[in-house]
Amino acid sequence: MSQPLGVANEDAIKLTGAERKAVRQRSFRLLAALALPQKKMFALTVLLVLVSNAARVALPLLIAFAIDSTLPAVREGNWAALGLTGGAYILCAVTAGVMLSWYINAAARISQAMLLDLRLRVFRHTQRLSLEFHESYTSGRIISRQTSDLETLRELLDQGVSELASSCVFIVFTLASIFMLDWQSGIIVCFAAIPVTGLFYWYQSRSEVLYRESRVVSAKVISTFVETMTGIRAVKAFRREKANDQNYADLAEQYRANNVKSFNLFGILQPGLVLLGNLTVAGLLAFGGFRILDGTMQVGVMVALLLASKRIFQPMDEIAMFYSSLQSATAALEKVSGLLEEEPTVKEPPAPRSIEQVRGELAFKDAVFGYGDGPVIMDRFDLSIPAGQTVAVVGQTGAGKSTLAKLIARFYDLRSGSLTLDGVAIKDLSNEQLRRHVVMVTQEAFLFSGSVAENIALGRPGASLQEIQDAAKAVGAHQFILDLPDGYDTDVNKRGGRVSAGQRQLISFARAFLADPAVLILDEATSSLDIPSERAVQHGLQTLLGNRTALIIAHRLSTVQIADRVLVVHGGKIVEDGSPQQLIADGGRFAALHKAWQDSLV
Ligand SMILES: Nc1ncnc2c1ncn2[C@@H]1O[C@H](COP(=O)(O)OP(=O)(O)OP(=O)(O)O)[C@@H](O)[C@H]1O
Repeated sequence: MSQPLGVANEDAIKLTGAERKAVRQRSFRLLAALALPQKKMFALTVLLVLVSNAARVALPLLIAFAIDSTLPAVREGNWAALGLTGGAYILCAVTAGVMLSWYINAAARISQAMLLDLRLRVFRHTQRLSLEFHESYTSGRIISRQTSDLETLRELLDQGVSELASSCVFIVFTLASIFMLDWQSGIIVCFAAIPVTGLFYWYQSRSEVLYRESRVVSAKVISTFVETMTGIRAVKAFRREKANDQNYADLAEQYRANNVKSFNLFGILQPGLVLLGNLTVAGLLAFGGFRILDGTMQVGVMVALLLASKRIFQPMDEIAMFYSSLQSATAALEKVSGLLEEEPTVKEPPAPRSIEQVRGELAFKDAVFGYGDGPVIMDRFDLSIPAGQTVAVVGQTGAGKSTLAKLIARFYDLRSGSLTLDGVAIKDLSNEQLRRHVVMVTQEAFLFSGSVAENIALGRPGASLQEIQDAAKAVGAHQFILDLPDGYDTDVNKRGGRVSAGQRQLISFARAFLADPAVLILDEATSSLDIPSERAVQHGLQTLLGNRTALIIAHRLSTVQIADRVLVVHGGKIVEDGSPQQLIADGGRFAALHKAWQDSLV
């Protein structure tokens, strides 16, 4: 099998033959995987649709029988046949109605179950994908996959499928009834299938590209909206409103124009089918008229034929609608299946190793790393951190400090060389072990919506309130939490809106303290805190560090001072390594940085 495309060609509107085939196949595989668990329900709906339509199709046949056979019998005083035919008519009508209602119910269950399955798959899968993927695939796009694309599929599954199945069965049955009434008229109706197929083919080839474009543009509209609103502070700070308005208006206009084109296309398909239907009925009428004059066809048969042939074209409307939703849903399925085809780049080992008692010794040996296919950021990197050491990493922006931290947290894997924890390669540890022993506290100190207590408990799910409070006390967060409106039950709202930056950091320290990892990685916030907050955070930090191994990307002099060791990183290499005092005495880069810091404090 060729390399999966994933989301690589997501923005392409015209695909090559091979790409189109691959994309179709993966969409079909996904649909089949979603449908498989519903096979029993499918069998039931097929049965219901068959019975309901057989009953519906029997109605014109009963009318023909009543006119041509039972009415002459009534003239001779025999009412029984008419009574029986009337009873059969009522029975068929009731059966058709009841079965149709059951069928609609069963079809809705199938479509809702498939959608639920797909929704959960998309969520779980995107969450599982590595950071590398999320850094290039914007959240706006994921939102568009999860909302607009799934919505398009919902429309198809909700209405489309039930109507299609019912319509197709109805057409087949009606056609069979026409053949039963008069085979020559049946052949005339079959001939009408040729231009109908041609029309559908014409519609499909044009709408496929349009609907694909619609998905691409719709994703852009959504991601532009999401990006603008997520970055609303920057938008306001840089007065981007006007430029954004224009950009959004252009995309929205593109979306509108695309939708109009799709409607126009459908506006040809639907009347085209009606026209073909009317021409067929006219053909049958002319043919039947001559046959009646000849005496080779009875009037009752002619009436039934006209009824049936008009009805055979009725579901064409629904089929056309279905076809349009199918085209739209296929384009959506192409995108969703592409997302689901992506594989995490950082994989859990098939046979994970575990460490009995983690000490927290870290070692890089001959490590080579670069992001994706990009340039090498770390070349043959060596570093050994003994258990329990506090290491401050400093260096100018872009030096590779965060990269070092992210590698230890295994957000990325090395290209070559090794990174070990207590002698075991971290890529051989299970995710669960790694997350328990290595915890990263990021700069943004992200708080999820929920209470303060819940946010701290993320460090160790299932922790008691006492343990949560002890952790908060240890890092000096207890008092301010008690001062919040509902104490530990205060809802931190979106991104911790109700707490200050320093408080947010303290909450994230409490979370890490509760997690009690052997290795702590801390990307210290650059935002300058006021002196009391800075003191509180420093104090919290010192307790948090305790005697675990810690790697701190230090932005504050005060933090560097509490470190046992300082690493100066430059161009992905360690250029200075020693205790803070030693490096100051050596008079290198760190000494210069230290001097600049000290001067800035004066
Ligand atoms: N996700 C990424 N994809 C590609 N390149 C990246 C990515 N993240 C960082 N880089 C590149 O890797 C190099 C090191 O970046 P890194 O973020 O580690 O620097 P840093 O020292 O932490 O900088 P800062 O102090 O500004 O955060 C830079 O050249 C940067 O452009």
